[in-house]
Amino acid sequence: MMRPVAKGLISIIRAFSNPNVAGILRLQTQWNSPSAFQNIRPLSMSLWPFSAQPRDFSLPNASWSPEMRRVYDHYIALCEVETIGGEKKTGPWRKLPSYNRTLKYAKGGTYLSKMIQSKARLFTRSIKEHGAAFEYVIFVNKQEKRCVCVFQAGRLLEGPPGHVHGGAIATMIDTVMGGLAACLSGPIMTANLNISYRSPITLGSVVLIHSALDHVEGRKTFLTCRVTSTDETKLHTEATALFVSINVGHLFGT
Ligand SMILES: CCCCCCCC(=O)SCCNC(=O)CCNC(=O)[C@H](O)C(C)(C)COP(=O)(O)OP(=O)(O)OC[C@H]1O[C@@H](n2cnc3c(N)ncnc32)[C@H](O)[C@@H]1OP(=O)(O)O
Repeated sequence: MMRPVAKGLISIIRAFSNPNVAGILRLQTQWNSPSAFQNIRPLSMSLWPFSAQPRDFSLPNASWSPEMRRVYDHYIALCEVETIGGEKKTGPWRKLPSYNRTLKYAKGGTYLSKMIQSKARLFTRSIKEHGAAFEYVIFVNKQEKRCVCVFQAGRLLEGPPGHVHGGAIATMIDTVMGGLAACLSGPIMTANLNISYRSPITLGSVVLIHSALDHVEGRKTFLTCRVTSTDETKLHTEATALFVSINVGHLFGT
């Protein structure tokens, strides 16, 4: 008889592999469809095998500075455009939801939690105190194959006195570029990440992390990234990365 853990594992691999199941790692098909990003917001409810509605951690909270909120409002406004007749319709930008875990909400999660720590959390969403670490929200532009992340670095991310740790910056760059690569190419993993730190980022400040598709070569998706001040006059960091498309079984050693 098959053990429950094995059953759970098989069910989640099937869910990930099922072409009818569009998840956060399977946004490629949505990207190509006319209603492409309309599906992103409700994917947890209809297409992704979540059993409960997960909390979106990228919504405004009291720790957000006025600048963070201003830039957020700017991009939210770009998510909807008004037609000549005054009607509201979907704009070129979409806000990506951000959860602290995916497996917790997936079918088979109960069994899988015996294999994969049930208390595991997405690194960038693992600190509960609002504003203490990574406060961020990602907006994707489907037409231009690029995204912008609004990032406010909290006090627990200190590296040099009063400034953000290089590893925390790398984490955000990987998260943003990985998110865009997944949108474009489906399930991927970071194979290579090159970072040039050009100027330090003040702790507590808000920066923009811009990422764009460079090119795709078979299983390889190449992206570029720039971290700038919110007025885009100051360059903080530059990066290039290679993401390799994977079969999700790769994550489970099958
Ligand atoms: C919501 C939050 C999103 C966060 C996103 C964050 C994403 C992550 O951080 S992932 C975690 C960090 N990454 C990892 O742990 C990955 C570890 N590495 C691996 O698992 C594997 O090496 C993996 C999947 C990258 C590639 O392995 P595999 O599928 O066997 O591919 P492989 O055949 O070796 O390589 C495929 C192609 O990529 C190239 N390639 C692979 N690795 C590299 C590399 N480091 N540099 C350059 N090229 C590479 C190969 O040369 C090959 O090219 P070609 O097809 O032209 O010959």
